[in-house]
Amino acid sequence: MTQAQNIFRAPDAELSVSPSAATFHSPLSSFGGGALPQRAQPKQLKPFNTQDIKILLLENVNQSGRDILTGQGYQVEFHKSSLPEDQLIEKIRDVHVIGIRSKTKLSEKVLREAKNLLVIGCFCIGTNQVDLEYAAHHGIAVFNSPFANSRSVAELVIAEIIALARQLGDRSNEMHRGTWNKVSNKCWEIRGKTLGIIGYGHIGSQLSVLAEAMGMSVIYYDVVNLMALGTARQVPKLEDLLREADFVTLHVPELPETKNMISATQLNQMKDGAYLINASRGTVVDIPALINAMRSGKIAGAALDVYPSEPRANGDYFINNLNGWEEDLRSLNNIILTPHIGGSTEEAQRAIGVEVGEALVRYINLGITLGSVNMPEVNMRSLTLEEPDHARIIYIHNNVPGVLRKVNEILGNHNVDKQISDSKGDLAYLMADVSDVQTSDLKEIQDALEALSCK
Ligand SMILES: NC(=O)c1ccc[n+]([C@@H]2O[C@H](COP(=O)([O-])OP(=O)(O)OC[C@H]3O[C@@H](n4cnc5c(N)ncnc54)[C@H](O)[C@@H]3O)[C@@H](O)[C@H]2O)c1
Ligand SMILES: O=C(O)CC[C@@H](O)C(=O)O
Repeated sequence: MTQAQNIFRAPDAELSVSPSAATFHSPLSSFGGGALPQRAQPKQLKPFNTQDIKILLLENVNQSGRDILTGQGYQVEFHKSSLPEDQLIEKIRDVHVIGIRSKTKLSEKVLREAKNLLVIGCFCIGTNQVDLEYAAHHGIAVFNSPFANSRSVAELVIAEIIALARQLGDRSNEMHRGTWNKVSNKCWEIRGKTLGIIGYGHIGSQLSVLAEAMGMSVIYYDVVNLMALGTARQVPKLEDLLREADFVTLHVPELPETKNMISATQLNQMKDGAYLINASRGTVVDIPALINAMRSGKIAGAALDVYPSEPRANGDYFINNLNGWEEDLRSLNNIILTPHIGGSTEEAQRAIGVEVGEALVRYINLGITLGSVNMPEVNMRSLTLEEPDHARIIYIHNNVPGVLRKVNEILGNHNVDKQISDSKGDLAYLMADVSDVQTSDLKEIQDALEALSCK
């Protein structure tokens, strides 16, 4: 093996060693923050073949992401849907990288089996489907795309506000069944109505701008004090928003605090004849309570894009044995039910594929954690192909006093050209570029670092 530059990661055994402790990587020559070169680097410069990296892509990850990963020479196995847990466990044992969307649950039980896993790419916004804490403490970085589909969700919600106000779903269904039913009773313009946004983050704030452009007044509730866009107004309490809004829309993450945040009490606090929209996560709305509120006429209409349990694949799966109340939901008037398509546009999926695909390549090839949701963010100008006998060393360890001194005693036999370290809670991430290292030295360094963690 001709050695130019190498990277290796040696996660601390106290954090449970990442299986890839001995993986060597060859960096690309660009600075990590910019666009990635699409071409693979010359093979002879790599202490391992890029073809050694095995990637499992589930849930129909967009072609743009697949192209970036295959362009690097990695082995990519692609599946259109998510996998049942037993099959997932079987496959995850063998791969270095997994790419998922919202359906694949990477719980501790699954991740415990992922002995070779280096990194998880969530080709979506939400990361609630991954046990982030467990992943971090086992040296597995997680990346997502924080806002590439925000606009798509905001546009869907605008469409739903009008569709609910005009009972478009019902009229269209009637026409499909051959029934002409021309009514104006309880059909409204949205101009002058109040939209209440719960969660004023990427999606909520984008929606705020669009809704104002349609002539709506916007109020919002968020646990954080956030700058209002346009003439929107933050309200101090959820109850204030519920009492004032004609349309209530949810854009909060799935958290213990947001579970059933709209239940019978909150539905009662809403205006008579108000509308509810949920395109955040299914656990945020107590659906049986919503069914009751719609049956009583308290709530005039609802749009749901997300559900506590969602099918793994496309097909006729929206039936009672999934959640238990599907039939009741489907029998209601003026309810729009969509299969978690808020972010499902060509534009959003392409952008997510590129963003997450590039983040994965940067991490695999350079150890750069910029944008990671569970690791300290570390970036350093990468080694160039003109620098022979250099190595990049990544050491993920517990953030306890004295580790850096011990690491540097080990690296001190070589020339440490650059070094950076950062921490996030009890986790720390060290990146060091050392020169004057031969392949045999790397093995020695790796063994010494691993021995460190055994203490
Ligand atoms: N339907 C879809 O296809 C789709 C697409 C993208 C995102 N989502 C979901 O939408 C959620 C929101 O996305 P985003 O990009 O706007 O997220 P974001 O993180 O930018 O914004 C979320 C906001 O919610 C606020 N918040 C958190 N807890 C809260 C609470 N208890 N009460 C009030 N506010 C609270 C946060 O402070 C933040 O401002 C995501 O977490 C994801 O689950 C769904
Ligand atoms: O594409 C998906 O499966 C998830 C979409 C959305 O909920 C997200 O979190 O980005």
